[in-house]
Amino acid sequence: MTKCAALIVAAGRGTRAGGGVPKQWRDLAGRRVIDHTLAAFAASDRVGRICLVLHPDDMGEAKAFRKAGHLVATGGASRSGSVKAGLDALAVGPDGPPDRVLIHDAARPCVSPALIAAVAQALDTAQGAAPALEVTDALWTGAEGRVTGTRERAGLFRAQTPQGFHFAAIRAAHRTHPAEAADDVEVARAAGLDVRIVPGEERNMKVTRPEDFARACKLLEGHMDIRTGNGFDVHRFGPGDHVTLCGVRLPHGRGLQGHSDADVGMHAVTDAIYGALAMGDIGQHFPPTDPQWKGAESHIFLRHAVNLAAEHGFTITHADCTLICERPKIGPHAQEMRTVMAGIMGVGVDRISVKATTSERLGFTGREEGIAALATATLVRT
Ligand SMILES: Nc1ccn([C@@H]2O[C@H](COP(=O)(O)OP(=O)(O)OP(=O)(O)O)[C@@H](O)[C@H]2O)c(=O)n1
Ligand SMILES: C[C@](O)(CO)[C@H](O)COP(=O)(O)O
Repeated sequence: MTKCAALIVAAGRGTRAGGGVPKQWRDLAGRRVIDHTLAAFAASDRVGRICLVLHPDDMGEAKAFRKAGHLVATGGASRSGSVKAGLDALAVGPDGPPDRVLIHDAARPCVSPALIAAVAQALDTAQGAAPALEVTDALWTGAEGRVTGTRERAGLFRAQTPQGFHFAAIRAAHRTHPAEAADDVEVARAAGLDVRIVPGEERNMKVTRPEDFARACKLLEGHMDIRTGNGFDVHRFGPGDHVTLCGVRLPHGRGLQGHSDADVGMHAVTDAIYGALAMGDIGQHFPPTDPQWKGAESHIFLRHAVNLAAEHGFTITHADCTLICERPKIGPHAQEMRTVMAGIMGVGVDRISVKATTSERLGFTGREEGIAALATATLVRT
């Protein structure tokens, strides 16, 4: 099976969508528009290298995409200019020019794996392939709020992306195309390439106007795998001069005992993520019998759970941790704890909660024999 490179153009300004921020960076069902689009291509076994084309003002986002192994190019003033920049970047990428390329709008975040595969497969026997839907409504011309005529709709299609081509041919076509073009099919046809129509999908809409966000959100949520996991942990007090809770070291008259740094809060959050994935628990991944984890800092465990979630296509959208202890007082440190855990988890601080309660001096936490923590985590895969 020949793999295709994916070229995702995201350098537009989204003026029709409004909202203050270009649409590809706006939140849609718990993730940015561009992240939905990228995830769809990253999950396809027909796709190899991925190149994202960003606006010069958005290059601050490039680092994270490059870290994830993707190419990033700087876009042009028009969609065609951005496609050209992406094709040039792919041509000199670390693997050399790809055989085939699927060119897609970042603004089509609901693209399905089946459609990506259908376009890629069509390239086995076609010079170009792109999805489209037959026009089913009557077509009018109009001016000043009045209908001025009707048009024949037979043979008319609504074009979608991804538009797939053999790489060298579409790069040459874009290089020599004299003017702007609505899409890559127009450029390909002007160069004499034959383009096959693949049945498009209604769900593969382009987010263009403000009202499109609600529709795209519904479509994505219908396909969402939303998981909630819980975690619970206890560590007993022993000799020591500090405790580490949710990644923050707090001076204390006693320390928490454990094989690792005994960060009971971070352990509960880590277990909540494993729970949402239904992939065991911290003891299974980091056995206490293994000497290499003696005294280990708990961010190692949390990072492992976070990476496991990402490997399985999940985004962590929220975590909530409750620490149960009489002392130390958590309130003054909760913000720092949230910041530390959000940093490790790669999510906004507004998605991480840390709070505390006493047990009214009842039970082992009330007698200050130890600290307990419970946590929930919510994970989403679209
Ligand atoms: N100079 C440009 C213009 C558009 N695009 C990308 O082309 C796709 C389709 O374009 P469109 O929906 O028109 O996006 P915008 O140009 O951002 O929207 P608008 O025309 O409303 O400003 C989008 O993913 C957009 O980011 C691009 O990469 N570079
Ligand atoms: C390429 C495209 O998505 C095909 O429908 C579309 O032409 C790009 O969007 P625009 O609104 O025309 O810029």
